[in-house]
Amino acid sequence: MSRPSLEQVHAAPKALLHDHLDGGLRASTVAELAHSIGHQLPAEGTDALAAWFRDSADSGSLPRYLETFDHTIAVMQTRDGLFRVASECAQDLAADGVVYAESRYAPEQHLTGGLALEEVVETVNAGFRDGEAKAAAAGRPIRLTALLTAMRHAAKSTEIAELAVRYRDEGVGGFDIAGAEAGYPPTRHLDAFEYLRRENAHFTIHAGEAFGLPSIWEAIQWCGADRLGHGVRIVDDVTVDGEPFPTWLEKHRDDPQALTELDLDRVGLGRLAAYVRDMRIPLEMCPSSNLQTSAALSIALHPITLLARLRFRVTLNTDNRLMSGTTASREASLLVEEAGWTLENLRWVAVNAMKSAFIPFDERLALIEDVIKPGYTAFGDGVSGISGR
Ligand SMILES: O=c1[nH]cnc2c1ncn2[C@H]1C[C@H](O)[C@@H](CO)O1
Ligand SMILES: [Zn+2]
Repeated sequence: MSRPSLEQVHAAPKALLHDHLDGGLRASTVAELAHSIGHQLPAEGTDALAAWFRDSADSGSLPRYLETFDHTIAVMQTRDGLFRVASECAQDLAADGVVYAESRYAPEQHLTGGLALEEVVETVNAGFRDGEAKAAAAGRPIRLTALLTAMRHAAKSTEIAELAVRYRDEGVGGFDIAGAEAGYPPTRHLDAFEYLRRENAHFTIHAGEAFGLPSIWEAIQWCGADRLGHGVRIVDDVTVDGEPFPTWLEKHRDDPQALTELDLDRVGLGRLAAYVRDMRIPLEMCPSSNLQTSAALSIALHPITLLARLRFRVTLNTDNRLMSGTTASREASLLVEEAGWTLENLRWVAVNAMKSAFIPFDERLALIEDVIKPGYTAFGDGVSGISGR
């Protein structure tokens, strides 16, 4: 099968599990909202502002990448700001061919304008419903689910977990922790995770992005995470001919075909990597974001291609569309152009995402059978691609 065109990638139904609401604003909206509240921005004009977010996030370190959020969070402190950002998020994703998305944000970061946590959640939900209605009217239906994040350096995780449970029948699918990873292990928030498990609630944990295997191990074996945010450093527990994968990759950093051509019989999995694959723990992978924080070398050599070939439960996500200057279609196109991905691979990650989503099983199945599969069938059969085992 020939390489899918940009138009096909754009038209193909896509599903996102990892997209930050406060990392996906339109630059023009940041500028307008900042002007209306008198917030000083680091750049003037929409293009310059978009470039500032991208360049500043290109820092090579997660903590510095996260500093850029000060300016998006600043304009999301009022009902008007939150509603507009949430509505536009739904509309922008839908226009890009996303049919299902879980959008996350940290309610505790939106209180400086005097809103209560509940008001933040209800306003964002109202914005999502407005955006969904507008997208449907425009002929691009989408379903949005909110995930409530607690910041890992702060001490509000149990309160936010309770909030997620309180709103679980009103548009909130689950819980997450985010923020700087090194120095803030997930077990710091064990109380919140134990509470969520007792409540039969869902949660994901940012782990294995800026810190390696101990973070992933704690997230899964101590905290009981349903999914891993990024999880890219699970490859630290993978070997090639007995050599650690990162060392092997470093030696092949000038060979863009290294991952697509690697003979899988040479690859070994350690206990943790085998557990993640065997238990079908979903990996919410975000290639462009990982390049900006130095969690990966390049798109061609991003571990997502090896993990997909090994049939881990891989999903493809955007993380922060504004900071990475990206979209779901762009992430997919990059893998098509630079790592040999095909429509078959894109269908597979979309189905994986729906299998792993935090909405009820019957609703996930309906989206797979009624929306995603027919959307790819329209392109014809015989799709092949990076091959697995
Ligand atoms: O990739 C990320 N890793 C850790 N934290 C992140 C990442 N992207 C965004 N965040 C943080 C910054 C946001 O303010 C917060 C809630 O969306 O989550
Ligand atoms: Zn993230």
